[in-house]
Amino acid sequence: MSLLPVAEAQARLLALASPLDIETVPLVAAVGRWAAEDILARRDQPSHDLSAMDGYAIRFAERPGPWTVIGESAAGAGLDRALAPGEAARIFTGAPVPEGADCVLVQEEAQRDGDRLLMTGEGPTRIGGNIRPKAMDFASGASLVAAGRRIDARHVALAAIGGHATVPVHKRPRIALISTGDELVPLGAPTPGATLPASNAAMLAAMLAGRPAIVQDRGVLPDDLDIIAAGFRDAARDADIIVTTGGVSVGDRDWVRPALEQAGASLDFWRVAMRPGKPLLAGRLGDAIVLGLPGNPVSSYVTATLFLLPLIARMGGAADPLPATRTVTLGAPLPANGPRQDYARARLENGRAFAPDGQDSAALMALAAADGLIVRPPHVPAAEAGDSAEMLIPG
Ligand SMILES: Nc1nc2c(c(=O)[nH]1)N[C@H]1C(S)=C(S)[C@@H](COP(=O)(O)OP(=O)(O)OC[C@H]3O[C@@H](n4cnc5c(N)ncnc54)[C@H](O)[C@@H]3O)O[C@H]1N2
Ligand code: MOO
Repeated sequence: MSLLPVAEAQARLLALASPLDIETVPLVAAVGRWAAEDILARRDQPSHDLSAMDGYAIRFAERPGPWTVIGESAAGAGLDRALAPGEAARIFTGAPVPEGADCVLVQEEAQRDGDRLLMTGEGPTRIGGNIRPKAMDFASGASLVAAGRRIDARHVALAAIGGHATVPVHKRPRIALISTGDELVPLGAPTPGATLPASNAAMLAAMLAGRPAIVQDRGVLPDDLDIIAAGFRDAARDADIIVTTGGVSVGDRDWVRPALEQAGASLDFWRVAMRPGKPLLAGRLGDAIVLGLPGNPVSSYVTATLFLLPLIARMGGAADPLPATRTVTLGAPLPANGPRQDYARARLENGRAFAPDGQDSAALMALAAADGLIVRPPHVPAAEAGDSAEMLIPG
């Protein structure tokens, strides 16, 4: 089987999935999820012409006064009648502008003596001055948050002021994490011989924290075909996505692919033209999508960034599930690239990107020090300092 280009592999994985069922949740619980439908305004904002300042509602043509102050308009209330010629109303920020007034005189530019009011400063410069007109922000029926948009605090504010307390979103996928490898021990346990802590599942759970996913860590399975196959069958009963790490390469003890076959899964692709992450595998077992990530910790991180997070976004109804890149300027030369798309761990210093030597897919120190990944397509020639490159900055 030849290596699949990254974009093709991503497209094939996303095509295996579709957005999950819709549920309605309180606005704040929707943060980090994607609107399942267009969220339409249920009211005009503002609902009336409102004062933008504390001062007096007046008629522009009557400047500089004098006016007779006949009452007060406070936020949420208003004045009980229209202003007649020569009349003004005390008004506060956010209060409805009374009928008959067409601008607001700020109180710093006014002199008040009992109910008599005079303009002393320059005053409003135009009709409508210091007034926020009705529906200035949006009118009832306007689309506040488009379906497929990721909801953040700004959208919560917008939907809330538009009259919503809840929002429709797609259900969160249930994700089963399975680590494979005889050499792995639980976090914090002694590491006799050449054993090591099973860090990948913790890293993946951390990547999913704060994202719309229900994560279940199913622990470490030994390098045993039957046990891994049984683990797959078991996980497929209640997971939307099964993520394995390790055992997906070509070694005699790499059982993930044969175990999937034994469990009755259909393999969609195996081996992608990327570095790190080449042995990535995707398939389907019953209703679950299976993603086999390579065991090398950096390979696991990069493939989770490029495949697992977009898959979650796709199931969550994201309009644009793939991670964005941005153009950066290289601070140092990079060698010509080979046949695999490269994701070089890189730091940003004074706006320039540096990818140090030592890009080993087991080197977590370099990953942890990086600001992002410089993406280099297959076969690009050597690059100089000052050249542009695309960089993926995980969010
Ligand atoms: N002859 C070939 N050998 C390898 C190839 C190849 O094409 N031909 N591909 C290499 C590439 S690229 C990668 S990436 C690795 C991935 O192999 P596996 O996915 O089978 O991973 P393992 O062999 O099980 O483990 C690799 C490495 O990572 C450590 N590991 C595994 N799981 C964890 C975990 N949960 N937490 C922390 N560390 C973990 C494991 O101990 C190994 O050191 O294959 C190359 N080989
Ligand atoms: O491609 Mo592997 O992912 O070298 O590390």
